[in-house]
Amino acid sequence: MSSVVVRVNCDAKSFVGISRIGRRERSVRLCSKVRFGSGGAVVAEPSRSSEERVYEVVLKQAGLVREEKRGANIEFDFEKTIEGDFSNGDLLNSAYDRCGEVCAEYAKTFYLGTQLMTQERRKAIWAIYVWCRRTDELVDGPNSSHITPAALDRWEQRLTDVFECRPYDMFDAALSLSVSKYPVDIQPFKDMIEGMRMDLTKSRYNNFDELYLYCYYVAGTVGLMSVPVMGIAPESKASTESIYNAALALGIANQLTNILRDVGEDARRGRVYLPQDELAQAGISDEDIMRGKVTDKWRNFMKGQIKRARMFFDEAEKGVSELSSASRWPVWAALLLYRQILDSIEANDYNNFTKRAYVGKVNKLLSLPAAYGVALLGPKKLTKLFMR
Ligand SMILES: CC(C)=CCC/C(C)=C/CC/C(C)=C/CC/C(C)=C/COP(=O)(O)OP(=O)(O)O
Repeated sequence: MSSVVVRVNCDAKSFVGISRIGRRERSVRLCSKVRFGSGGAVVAEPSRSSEERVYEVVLKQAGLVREEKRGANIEFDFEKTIEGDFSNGDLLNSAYDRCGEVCAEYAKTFYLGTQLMTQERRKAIWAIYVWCRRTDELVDGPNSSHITPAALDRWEQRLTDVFECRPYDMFDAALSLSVSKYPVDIQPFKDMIEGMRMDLTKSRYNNFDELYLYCYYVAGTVGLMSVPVMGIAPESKASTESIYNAALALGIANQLTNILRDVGEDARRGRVYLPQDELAQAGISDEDIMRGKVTDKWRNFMKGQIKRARMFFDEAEKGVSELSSASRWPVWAALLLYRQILDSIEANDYNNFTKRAYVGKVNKLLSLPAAYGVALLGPKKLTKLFMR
């Protein structure tokens, strides 16, 4: 039986100098594996290289949070510098307001949830959201056909400038200020740009390992960027690494779900974000996907893929209750809503070629109080309450 590692339980200190220890030693330390149940056709294991690559970022980010080490710019009056550059502090406020508007437009539920956070956290989350959205738009937006690797290099240089307090525009300025206030590392941001580079050149994924790395780049990174801002509950006894692993898992789960929902749409753009080896094992060819016929082979294949995505959601759930209380609701809401897309694919009898899986208005509305309940009481207490 194969396995997917989505969680690692080990003491970060023992990982100081990860690059100096041997591969075998590392694989012993990367310990807790989530295994797939019997009969599952899917399964593959992210290779050590992908997993370690991601894990190093997790550790670094977790280490920053633990040490409460802040960004590079806190030694001087950053707010004044930015305001000085833009001559007027109101501009910065309107930049944050605009970030909020963009978030409200594209991620309504999440935006609603951010209203519970402190103002400073909320603003930082919006600024991060807008940067991710702009990054994504480079390869997915209206001008995407003109995007070259050189343009992505320039975007990365601009990111470095943001982290070094040389913002280019007001959205950048908002992000500059926010990343100076929270222990956010630049690496997940750089990795997201790397994901966009990958998307420019790659349209097939040989195995789950390659897909996992892609999902980390484009979505797992969001989890890592968010936790330092959302904050960990002071009463939490969980290790910082385990919380980061949960955040990473949520990003991966969301992206896998997104991929499964959009199979038809992506195929029409010539892309297949599914592990080629697993497709071959299931007897499904590229042409089958382009043709878009729902067969029993396809249904079985999809069952396995959905099962895998759900396991990442399960892994993510373990970490939500460890976040600071005001940050739990938006995360639960997003998690419950996104997870339902998988149910909807099932309800569509696995036709993700021509039918778009979505969560209906009623379910959306019901998810909000449900998320609030889980955030308040925790998943176990809430289940007990309803089971009585
Ligand atoms: C679980 C813990 C401890 C923390 C939470 C950490 C967070 C906030 C993780 C969330 C990660 C996240 C939101 C990743 C983005 C994933 C994704 C696939 C977004 C899709 O965005 P769009 O493309 O706008 O989606 P739609 O196509 O559905 O509109």
